[in-house]
Amino acid sequence: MRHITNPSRQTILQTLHFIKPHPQLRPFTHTTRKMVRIEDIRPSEGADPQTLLQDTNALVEESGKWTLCNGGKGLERPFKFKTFKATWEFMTSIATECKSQKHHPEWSNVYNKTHIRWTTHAPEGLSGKDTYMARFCDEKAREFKEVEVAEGEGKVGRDGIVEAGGCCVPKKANV
Ligand SMILES: C[C@H](O)[C@H](O)[C@H]1CNC2=NC(N)=NC(=O)C2=N1
Repeated sequence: MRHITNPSRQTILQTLHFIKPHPQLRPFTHTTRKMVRIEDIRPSEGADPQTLLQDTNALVEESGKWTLCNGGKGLERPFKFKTFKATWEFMTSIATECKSQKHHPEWSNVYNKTHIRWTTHAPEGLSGKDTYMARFCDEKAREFKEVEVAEGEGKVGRDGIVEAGGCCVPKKANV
């Protein structure tokens, strides 16, 4: 009898490479992959994990723009506006709500981009204030007419500051 061995990891990956999913099934696969599970989040003490999971999923899946960070203790996303003034005014409107909520963001700004992260410092973890403020940011961003952040744009550098992009490159060469 022929000895049957388990296929190697490489063989499995090569086989999977040739199995192309039916085009109509692709969006489905995508949605499943992004879904946040209870073990992905690190609730702050006193937060209700189920409510937190539902609200986080609404931000990560439905809005599609927020991502979990800090090992499930935070939510972050980049924002972009037409001008520096619009960006600053958006940030001011967030700061006003922060005063009422007694909750502050971890954020940076360069020209027309701001990167916002919500996490609770004490007790450390993800809390209802973070999901509330993330949703608040989405609403305000719509009000201040946010513009699309292109793929690969709006990342945070090693210095913790949102990348500048080509903000100060002259549009026309001075001749
Ligand atoms: C006393 C005051 O409410 C606390 O220091 C608040 C202020 N803002 C805060 N903001 C954030 N992100 N985390 C906190 O734990 C926190 N604590």
